[in-house]
Amino acid sequence: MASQGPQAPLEFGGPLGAAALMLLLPATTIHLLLVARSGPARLLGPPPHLPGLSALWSPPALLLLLTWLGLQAALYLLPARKVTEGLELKDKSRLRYPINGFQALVLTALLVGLGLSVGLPLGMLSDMLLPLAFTTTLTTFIFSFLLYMKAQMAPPSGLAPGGNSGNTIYDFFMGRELNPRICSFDFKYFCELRPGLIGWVLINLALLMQEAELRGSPSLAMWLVNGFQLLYVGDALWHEEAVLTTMDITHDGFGFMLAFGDLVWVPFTYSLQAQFLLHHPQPLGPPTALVICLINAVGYYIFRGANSQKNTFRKNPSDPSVAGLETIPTATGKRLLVSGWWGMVRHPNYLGDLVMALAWSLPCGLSHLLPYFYFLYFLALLVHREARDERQCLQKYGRAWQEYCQRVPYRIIPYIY
Ligand SMILES: NC(=O)C1=CN([C@@H]2O[C@H](COP(=O)(O)OP(=O)(O)OC[C@H]3O[C@@H](n4cnc5c(N)ncnc54)[C@H](OP(=O)(O)O)[C@@H]3O)[C@@H](O)[C@H]2O)C=CC1
Ligand SMILES: CC(C)CCC[C@@H](C)[C@H]1CC=C2C3=C(CC[C@@]21C)[C@@]1(C)CC[C@H](O)C(C)(C)[C@@H]1CC3
Repeated sequence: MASQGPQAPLEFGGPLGAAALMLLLPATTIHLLLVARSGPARLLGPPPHLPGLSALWSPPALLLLLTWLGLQAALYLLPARKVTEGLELKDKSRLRYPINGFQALVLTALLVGLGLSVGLPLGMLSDMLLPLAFTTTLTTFIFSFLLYMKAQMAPPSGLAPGGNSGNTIYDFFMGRELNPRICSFDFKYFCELRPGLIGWVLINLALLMQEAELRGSPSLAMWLVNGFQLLYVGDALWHEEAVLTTMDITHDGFGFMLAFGDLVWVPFTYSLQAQFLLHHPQPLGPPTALVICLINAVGYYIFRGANSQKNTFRKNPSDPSVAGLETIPTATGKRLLVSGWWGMVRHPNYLGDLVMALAWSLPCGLSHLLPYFYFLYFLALLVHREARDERQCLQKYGRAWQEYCQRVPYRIIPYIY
């Protein structure tokens, strides 16, 4: 039996907050899917109708979901161009991870292309989003329960610091085990980057094809949203190794929050702009499109520059591209960057990500708030995430972190926040 981990402060309002989120997040997903296809598309208004069970539950949706998860799991198990080690764990060991996410994306694209050439009706996927999201949510509850049970057998060193409070609801939500695995199959790493992220671009593509079927050709706005988000997903899979140093992999347990986030929230709500555009076509001229492309390019430049600079520095501080940067030594032996991107604000990568989020919504025009949902949610997520990270860094680096905060006073947006 696993023993309780060290007591960490409860997040998200403790058990009550966790219980509320487990109801609220699935309800919000269904609400967004319903509202996006409704005429008024009002983010804050009531949904046009409440769907009955027959609209939510469909065996073909379950079959499609299981086929998709099976395909992505098979692609994960294919030989990888590289196998890399994660950060050192509490018991001083390191786990090994296959780096073949981009390969999975390309192979999925080839399979979908092959399917389309023999008449696969991909556009029909856009009509199945509601039952698919509902089925995936139910599957996620079952999956999280199995993860919770599996954690009972994990050694204490395999437990996450935050998900072992002793309260069942809270721990189910946060996730007890840090890296649940069966043999070499790592469930958290798999879910973080494969079925949800690749599923997101596939849903976008289905919406684009459905728009082409309805209106003769996809709109410029739909092309932009598809292009920007494909770039984001392609980038994440190309730099797959970098995910191993994110808070989700190194700190958070794998429970309902991440499982739902990865498998339901990402594909079904991150594709909201494309869903909105299918039902509410927006005129977009080439000059405006060009400005929006520039905004996305600036956001991507900051996001990629900041993430790559930190990853290179953490992997090899004497790499010529980062060796000249100013740093602060810490008691742990690690150093903190105080010049370059990380001297501008304390989370330059969040800033770039937010600028991109804005560029993804702008093709949908300014008439509705709904397509800006991602930007608003993401702003809240990153402000909360930034506060969590600051707490952890203060604990890790103490005075060195305080000095960093003095020298780089702004968190995400220069001179504002
Ligand atoms: N699209 C989406 O839904 C989401 C996207 N993201 C994106 O994921 C990416 C990763 O984000 P996230 O995992 O939150 O955190 P970060 O990549 O920002 O990593 C934070 C860690 O970086 C290290 N660090 C902080 N400051 C410095 C410094 N000055 N010098 C060197 N190292 C430093 C610290 O770890 P240590 O010192 O231990 O290395 C800190 O814990 C971001 O680009 C974010 O925008 C995140 C969440 C959701
Ligand atoms: C459901 C809740 C409201 C919150 C769930 C949060 C999750 C959706 C996000 C937590 C961290 C994420 C990351 C990415 C996707 C969203 C989640 C899972 C990420 C894979 C997106 C692509 C980026 O390039 C990245 C840096 C690899 C991201 C890592 C964090």
